[in-house]
Order: sequence, then C-alpha cells, then structure tokens
Amino acid sequence: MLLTIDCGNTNTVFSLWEHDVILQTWRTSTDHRRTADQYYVWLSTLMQVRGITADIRNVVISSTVPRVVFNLRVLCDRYFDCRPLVVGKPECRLPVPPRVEEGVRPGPDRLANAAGAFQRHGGHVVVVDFGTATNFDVVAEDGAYVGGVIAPGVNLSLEALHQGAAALPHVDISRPERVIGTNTVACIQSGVFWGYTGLIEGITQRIKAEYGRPMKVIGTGGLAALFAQAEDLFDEIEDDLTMYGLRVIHDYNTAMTI
Ligand SMILES: Nc1ncnc2c1ncn2[C@@H]1O[C@H](COP(=O)(O)OP(=O)(O)O)[C@@H](O)[C@H]1O
Ligand SMILES: CC(C)(COP(=O)(O)O)[C@@H](O)C(=O)NCCC(=O)O
Ligand SMILES: [K+]
Repeated sequence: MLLTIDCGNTNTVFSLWEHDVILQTWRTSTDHRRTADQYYVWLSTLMQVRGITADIRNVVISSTVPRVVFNLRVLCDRYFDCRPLVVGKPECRLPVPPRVEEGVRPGPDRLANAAGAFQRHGGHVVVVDFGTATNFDVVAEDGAYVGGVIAPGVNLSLEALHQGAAALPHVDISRPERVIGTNTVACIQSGVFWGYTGLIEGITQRIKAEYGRPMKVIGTGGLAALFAQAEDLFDEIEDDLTMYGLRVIHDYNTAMTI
C-alpha cells in the first residue's frame, strides 16, 4: 500500500491509498520533535480504530519543513521497511521539471499540486492552495510548474493582527454577511474574509492577463470551500489535490524504475 505524507508548516497529513483511492486521511500538527516511534504509535492506533491492516511498502513525502523529514525517513525505515520518495530531492524525479530561475527550489507542495493538476486537467491551470501561506501555483501547457504567488495565509494574518495590536482579540475566520462590521470581531472578520476574497480575485485576474490564455482555477486546502461561498472564485475545489499529485509522482518514479 502507498502512504502519501504532506507536511506543511501547520499540519502534517497522511493519506493511505488502496489502489487508486484514498482509504483514510489523518492529520496531526507539524512538530519536528515528533519521533518515528511517536508517528507510528499514532498512525497504527488510528488504523486500528478503522479496522485497517495496512501493509505499507511505499511512501512519498512532501515537506515544506525540512527538519521533519529526518524522523519521517526513520519512520519509513523502521516500520515500513522502505526508503521514501522525498519530493524536491534529486532521486525523486518529476513527470515535468519546473521552469523557474536557476537555483530556485519551489516548495514540494507546489510541485505536487502541479503534477496533480496537470494529470487531472491538462495544463493552463492556477492552483490556489490555502495553507500556512496562500499559494498560487501556475501550471503551464506541458505540466511544468512555472512560478506563481506566495501571500500570507489567512490564519497567519488573523494571528498577526492579534499579536501586533493590543486591543484586537484572536478571531476565527468566517464569512460575515456585511462588509461594514459593527463590532471589533466583525470588523476583523470582514477585513480578512473580504480582503482575501479581493486578493484571490485580483491575483487570479492578473495571472490570467499576464499568462495570456484562458486558465482553470482550482482551489485546494481547508479554507477553499469557505471562500468559494463568497464569489465565483474557483472553477473547481479539490481537497485532495496535493495528495493526488504525490500519487502521480510516485507512479511516475515507479514506472521509471521498472
Ligand atoms: N476548515 C478550516 N477552517 C478553519 N481553519 C482551517 C480549516 N482548514 C485549515 N484551517 C487552518 O488553515 C491553516 C492552514 O492549514 P493547513 O492547510 O493545514 O496548512 P499547512 O499545509 O501549511 O500546514 C491552519 O492554521 C489551519 O488551522
Ligand atoms: C510557500 C510555502 C511556505 C507554503 O507552504 P505551506 O503553507 O503549505 O506550509 C512553501 O511552498 C515553501 O516553503 N516554498 C518555498 C519557496 C517557493 O515555493 O518558491
Ligand atoms: K500545504
């Protein structure tokens, strides 16, 4: 069985695949101090709860936090008896290499998104990925990741307001009906929700204008659905896009070694 691991700056997500479908997905906070043994106890307990007896033999990792990769490698070696494919490392080949400036290392999450988006939609795609950062990943006609935009993430912005302004409380994101807030919380929610709606609209429009061809806009990450309520921001929402991209990269590497 294949395990795909998407480690972001906030959360680390594990998806277990049975053939072409994701059987289960589990999420834990990202912490580079977590050991291989801790991961395994956590993962095997969750599998037991679901009655899954998995024979994991293949693992693919995308990590935007380099430090956690060490313990994830130990997990694979000690418990799954395999060497994981780590996206961004030289031994992990990509179906289509990125076209960016010399020496730039695009986030592995962005490379996985590009691989997944190309497989599903062909090229000419913008992926809007709501994580710790809000990323826009541009995928060209041939499937190459060709760059994009990195904006501060929604929760990071909310947290920054709280940290930086003594009188502003911590607020959770939600969609306010009105733009003009009549209390502090409503004002913050409006600023962040409608502010990000404008950011997504504005940046996708500018990307399309610069790219010069019609493009599909795919939203992914936990908050995509919330923003989709606001306006017509996305052509599709695909929560599993990064995981699917990891699977595509795995299949490509397997085919190359046969
Ligand atoms: N459905 C949701 N509602 C509210 N916040 C969410 C939701 N999904 C994710 N988040 C928040 O969005 C932020 C980014 O989440 P995540 O996608 O896990 O980021 P990363 O991939 O960078 O680790 C986190 O602060 C997380 O708590
Ligand atoms: C922009 C990111 C921090 C987003 O990561 P995430 O929000 O998923 O943790 C990540 O893609 C990254 O570290 N990128 C490296 C720089 C680049 O992509 O150009
Ligand atoms: K991510």
